[in-house]
Amino acid sequence: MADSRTPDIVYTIVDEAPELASASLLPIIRSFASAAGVTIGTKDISLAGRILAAFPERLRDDQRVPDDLAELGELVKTPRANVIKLPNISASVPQLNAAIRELQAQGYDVPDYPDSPSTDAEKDARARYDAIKGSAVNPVLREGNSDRRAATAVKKFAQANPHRMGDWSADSKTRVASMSGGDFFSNETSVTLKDAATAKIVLTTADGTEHVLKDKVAYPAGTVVDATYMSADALDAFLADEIQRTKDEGVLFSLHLKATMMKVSDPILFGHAVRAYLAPVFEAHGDRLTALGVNPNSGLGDLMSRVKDEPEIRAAIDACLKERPPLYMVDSDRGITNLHVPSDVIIDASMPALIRGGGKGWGPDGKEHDAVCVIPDNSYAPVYDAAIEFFKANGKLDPATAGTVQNLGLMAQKAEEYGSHPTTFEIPQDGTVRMVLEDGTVLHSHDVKAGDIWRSASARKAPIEDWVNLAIERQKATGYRSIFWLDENRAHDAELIAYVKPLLQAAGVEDRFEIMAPREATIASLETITRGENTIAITGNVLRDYLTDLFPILELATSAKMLSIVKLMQGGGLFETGAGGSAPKHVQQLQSENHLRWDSLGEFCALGESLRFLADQSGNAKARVLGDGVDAATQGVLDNDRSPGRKAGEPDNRDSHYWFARYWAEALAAQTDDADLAAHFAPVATALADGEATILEELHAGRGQAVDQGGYYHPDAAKTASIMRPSATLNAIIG
Ligand SMILES: NC(=O)C1=CN([C@@H]2O[C@H](COP(=O)(O)OP(=O)(O)OC[C@H]3O[C@@H](n4cnc5c(N)ncnc54)[C@H](OP(=O)(O)O)[C@@H]3O)[C@@H](O)[C@H]2O)C=CC1
Ligand SMILES: O=C(O)CCC(=O)C(=O)O
Ligand SMILES: [Mg+2]
Repeated sequence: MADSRTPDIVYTIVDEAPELASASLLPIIRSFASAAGVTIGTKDISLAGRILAAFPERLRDDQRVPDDLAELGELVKTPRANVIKLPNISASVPQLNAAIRELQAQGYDVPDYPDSPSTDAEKDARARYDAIKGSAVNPVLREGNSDRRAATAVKKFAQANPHRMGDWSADSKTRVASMSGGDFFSNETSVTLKDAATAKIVLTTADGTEHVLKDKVAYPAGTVVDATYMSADALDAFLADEIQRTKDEGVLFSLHLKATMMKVSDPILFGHAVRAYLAPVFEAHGDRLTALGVNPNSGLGDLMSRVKDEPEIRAAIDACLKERPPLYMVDSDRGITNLHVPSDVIIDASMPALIRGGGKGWGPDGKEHDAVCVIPDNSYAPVYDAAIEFFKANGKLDPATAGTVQNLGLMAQKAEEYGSHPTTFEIPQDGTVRMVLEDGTVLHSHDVKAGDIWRSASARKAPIEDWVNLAIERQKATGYRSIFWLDENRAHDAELIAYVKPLLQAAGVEDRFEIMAPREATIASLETITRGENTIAITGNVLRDYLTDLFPILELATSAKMLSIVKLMQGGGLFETGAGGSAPKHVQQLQSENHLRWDSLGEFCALGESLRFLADQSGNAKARVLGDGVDAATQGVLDNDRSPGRKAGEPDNRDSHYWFARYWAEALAAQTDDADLAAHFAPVATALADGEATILEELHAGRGQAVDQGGYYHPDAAKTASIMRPSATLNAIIG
């Protein structure tokens, strides 16, 4: 439930592992903050919360919840915003269906997700669910550009305690496969609008009929507007070819997309791959599969559940899986393949995990193998291709000596591809798509065929300027090698370069920056950090996402430990907790063995920043003392190795929160800036130290056994609290 008055800091209620962690950590934060008069409110941006908020008229009064995401979306446009944002699920259709089923079983009368809506009621439900689907939270809250880097203490810890990296061998067969043409990259056109304008997107078919795909798309002056398309024929030919080549090379076949953030285009690309891999099955049984409601975009998992009573089709699938190259597995123990669920392989996390592992993926035999990594579009695939070739040539990175790659990402106001969903279309008939302004100017024109995916993306002037200024600021603060990852031969990037160069010149700093295409920038950055030096990658939105997993996973083993600051353009602050996601595998482990390996370091880093931001915002000096105490506690967790272990039997997330609370209390008791806070926390620190043995024993009771939260997407709060807060002694001290 949302708090009734505006709190100093808003902490988000989310899903999966981070929400489990919050059940333990948030009471500690609230208790400590209250000593400084700092209030912490919550807003529910979980998948289940967003579904319930979308259908108030179907729910009983006591079941209704406010639209917290909409409220937060307004808050971030104000200078008083101070939000700690944890990762939430960006749902694929199979996840959305599972969440809906769970809520229905709990007695909430939310409608089914209509696969093929025909009635008005179904079309309405579909429109509401489509707004919830995919990455529907982050774009709403990110009213600022992104500054992600490892805090100095975190980077130093990683260098002193290097994680294990898989070995790369020069003859590894692992490679990236991308299209040689016909993709978004090669078809892109881009213009910068001189004046504010409104556009419509029209498909003209062979008989001259005009179909308006979208009307009244408004842009302010200075917006960079791109358009491009992916040819379905070229994609299918490429996939068929790569499946055969992978088979010949004797390695795993894997597909890496971002079906969550690219929620319109990438599920379609995923569906093409499912269809291509199972081509013999679709050829022989296509009509029956259609009759069973199979949609390849939902993946092999959904398909298998629909053909469970069709032995002939199941046999054809088994034969196909034997005949085709072995699939890269998400979970080989449970038979979950790369093509099962579109949200199971998310490129930003999946490619770095494979690269960190020496180019290996898990096969159906439960063993590691080299893999072909299919990334159809060429816009950003060269980053992974270059990284893989770099490690084949030079061997793995050494985290003990490697420098760091920080990131400044153009993200505000739905910048670039991640904001392109309302203007992305699967083309229904052959024809020409034109983007036309009100005065008749044709901005873009592409000849397309049925099945092609056409999209327009845009980036506004104010966010672009803010991003360049942030880059100038960070370069000045660090002196690091600073590279704009922009390709002068790519249409969109050329328009951005036309912004960047004059801004750098006007500031007299053009000699401090380089501009390089993604492939060259990857190589230059890897060379730089291999020498132990640091660099700032100044990138667009997609590379922001990709690089803030890639480099942290290589340097720190995880992107969860990143500092992730969004300086909101209206003056507020959004503090994201790391750069990683909601770690579904961690929930499975908690449920089966009551061990939560989630590391809350990202929450700790965000909390420290948020408290200091509050001090600047409100003049509450105690908030700064609290924030500095958080940093000392974070340092304590690192220095004393109090982060969670991976395996049941080792200390977990709950243990790490006990230590965090203790180090925080000790730091507050020891500081001399605020005597009241020191006096308040001295007995808390003593009680936490005296209670150590009892608290740890209570925290460990029941570890190793299965636990039930009473739900996955909409768990029971009391059950979750009893699992995550099992120490009566700790709870009493926290109060
Ligand atoms: N900001 C946001 O809101 C984001 C949301 N997401 C969402 O998260 C979900 C999962 O995405 P996925 O691509 O699997 O990526 P995740 O980052 O959630 O998971 C990949 C792996 O990273 C490791 N990891 C991530 N966070 C932590 C942590 N705090 N402590 C320890 N290890 C961690 C885990 O490795 P191991 O299993 O080896 O322990 C995990 O399995 C999706 O629904 C996605 O949409 C994804 C990214 C950002
Ligand atoms: O919004 C999402 O789905 C994921 C966001 C993400 O991966 C990121 O910002 O790093
Ligand atoms: Mg990401």
